[in-house]
Amino acid sequence: MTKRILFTGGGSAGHVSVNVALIPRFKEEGWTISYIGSHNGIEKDMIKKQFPNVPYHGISSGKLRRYFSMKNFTDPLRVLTGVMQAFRVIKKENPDVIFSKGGFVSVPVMFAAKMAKVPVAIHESDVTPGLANKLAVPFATKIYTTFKETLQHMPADRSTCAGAIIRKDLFLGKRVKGEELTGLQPSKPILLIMGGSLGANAVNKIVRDSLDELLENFSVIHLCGKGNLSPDAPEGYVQYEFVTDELPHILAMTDLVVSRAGSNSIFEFLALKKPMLLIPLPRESSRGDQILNAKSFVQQGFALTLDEKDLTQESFVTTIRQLRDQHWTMVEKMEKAPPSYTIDQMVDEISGLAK
Ligand SMILES: CC(=O)N[C@H]1[C@@H](OP(=O)(O)OP(=O)(O)OC[C@H]2O[C@@H](n3ccc(=O)[nH]c3=O)[C@H](O)[C@@H]2O)O[C@H](CO)[C@@H](O)[C@@H]1O
Repeated sequence: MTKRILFTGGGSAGHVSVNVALIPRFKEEGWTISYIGSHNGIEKDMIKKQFPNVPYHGISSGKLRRYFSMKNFTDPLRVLTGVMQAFRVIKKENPDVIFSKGGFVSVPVMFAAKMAKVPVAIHESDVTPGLANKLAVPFATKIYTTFKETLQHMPADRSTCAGAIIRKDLFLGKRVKGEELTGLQPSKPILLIMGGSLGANAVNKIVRDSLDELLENFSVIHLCGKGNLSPDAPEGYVQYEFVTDELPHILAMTDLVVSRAGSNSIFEFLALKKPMLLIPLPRESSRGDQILNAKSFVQQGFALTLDEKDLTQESFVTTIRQLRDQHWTMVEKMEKAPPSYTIDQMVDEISGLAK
């Protein structure tokens, strides 16, 4: 009989990309795969586009808001509805194991998995666990982390540091294909700007304010997030809202990166040896996880960082110059970084948990 796995995770691409990395390998091994996500989150587009044959089940879910909203009162009801919907999906799909990448949509799935007695593996990408994964830990059979530091927040007997799980195609990019796609010539180094999967207004603004100076020394590729394209596009500046199949080729031609400090992104840059300037999401609009991610990378010599509150045109351009000067030292350090689990190792681990 074929084995069955159900994936969940969503809300932002960071809560989907590990699933996207693992699904093709489970497919090759002949597993039957299904996915639970939200009705309208980014996970729906990503999974339906990349895996049209994987059944996608949308459920209701809540959200943790750091601001007042009437929805804060109705969300518990939505989570309860989500638990019932997830339970029905689990009964129908009958998975031998569930893999959760976190995000709010995964919370009802965790409760339902416990009720249905299905083993669950979860993966936490950030130094400190997000609320969804904190709630999921008591229900998890096994917990995998990206950062070693995270293990101190997790139950020792069920947790392992697996590192970042990176999709294989990111290593298969071709510089010439990137040049074809972007129309940029190799005459200047390429600076890639990535404001996280949803874009980042503060990063977008400083890049556009500093564009004249940046373009003197670099060609700039800007992944700016949905709805954030600028009508001004001088020569040497190429913008995309969000890229999928193009990303490996864009990364292959990239010399330096400016990015938020989302865990998946920064580990992808590390794996591809791209020195990075990180501008973490500030504590006012997050739990501060990106600040810790960035700190860890700076300590290991893989990155420079700038706080959003210190972001001026001058500090931005000066730090990018420093990054360019430290390029080779950083690449050397990145070459000595401890390896993460391969996709095959991770698939073996999860398979071993199946009932
Ligand atoms: C605002 C927010 O809540 N951010 C969190 C979210 O970040 P976010 O969703 O931005 O996640 P990450 O930076 O971890 O990952 C983004 C993923 O999107 C991909 N990508 C990005 C741009 C693009 O055009 N195409 C594309 O494919 C990247 O290659 C990467 O795989 O999850 C991360 C992992 O839990 C956290 O560390 C972040 O704090």
